[in-house]
Amino acid sequence: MASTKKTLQGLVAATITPMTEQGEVNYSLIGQYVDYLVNEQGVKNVFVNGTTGEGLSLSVSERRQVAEEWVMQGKNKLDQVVIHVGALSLKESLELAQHAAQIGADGIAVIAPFFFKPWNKDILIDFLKEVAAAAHELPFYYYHIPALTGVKIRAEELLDGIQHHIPTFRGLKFSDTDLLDFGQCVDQNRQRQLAFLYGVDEQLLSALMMGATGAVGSTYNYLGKKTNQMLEAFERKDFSSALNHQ
Ligand SMILES: CC(=O)N[C@@H]([C@@H](O)[C@H](O)[C@H](O)CO)[C@@H](O)CC(=O)C(=O)O
Repeated sequence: MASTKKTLQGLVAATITPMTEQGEVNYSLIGQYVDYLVNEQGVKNVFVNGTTGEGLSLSVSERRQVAEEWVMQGKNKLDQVVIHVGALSLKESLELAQHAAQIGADGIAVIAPFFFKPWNKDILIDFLKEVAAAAHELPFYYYHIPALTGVKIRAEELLDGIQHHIPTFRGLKFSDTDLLDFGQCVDQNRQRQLAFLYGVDEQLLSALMMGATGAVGSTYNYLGKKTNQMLEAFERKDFSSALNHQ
């Protein structure tokens, strides 16, 4: 059973992976990083080992250790730690998903495989559902980033009936400028209490208009406070002020 934890919403920082000058992961900075996000930026959710964190350029062992450090350092400080476990190898994805569950992460996310690409929705779902099942106690998010994966299957098409195949499906991280596709995803899944997390920070305000429930992005590492002001302005329908913050 996927955790009944509250829906992922608000700002989620797509974390960078701190490195030493010698090119090794600097795990020792992650504790300070957590405090900085919470205290200086007002951001209490993180998306680890994604694009910004260069997860796909790290070894599996580094990815595991980075994930462990975020979960451990974020305990009682962060609301949610979501680990990106996408990989070209299904086996690696399964390993990372199981590991995320073991260490007590709050969710996993997966991008489409991007070298041997799924050429239709069913093939993509077959990949995603195996990974989701490897961490069946965790909420599962699909990470849609077609400009980088080259997988152009529309998110709206993918979401149609997805919970039938992936009962732990809890939402979408949508890193694309196609707001028609995004809006259709929101519109067609209104009853399902899913998270619709937008990933093009520069046009978040437009995505909020289309029904985004939150955002995952790199800029929330340093513009979290400012973007939270935009979310607050949007919430109170002060669109002119929201636009100023965008
Ligand atoms: C292509 C890319 O890196 N997009 C970023 C955005 O936050 C992006 O950096 C921002 O909109 C600035 O261009 C995120 O969508 C990626 C992300 O959330 C991640 O690191 O997984």
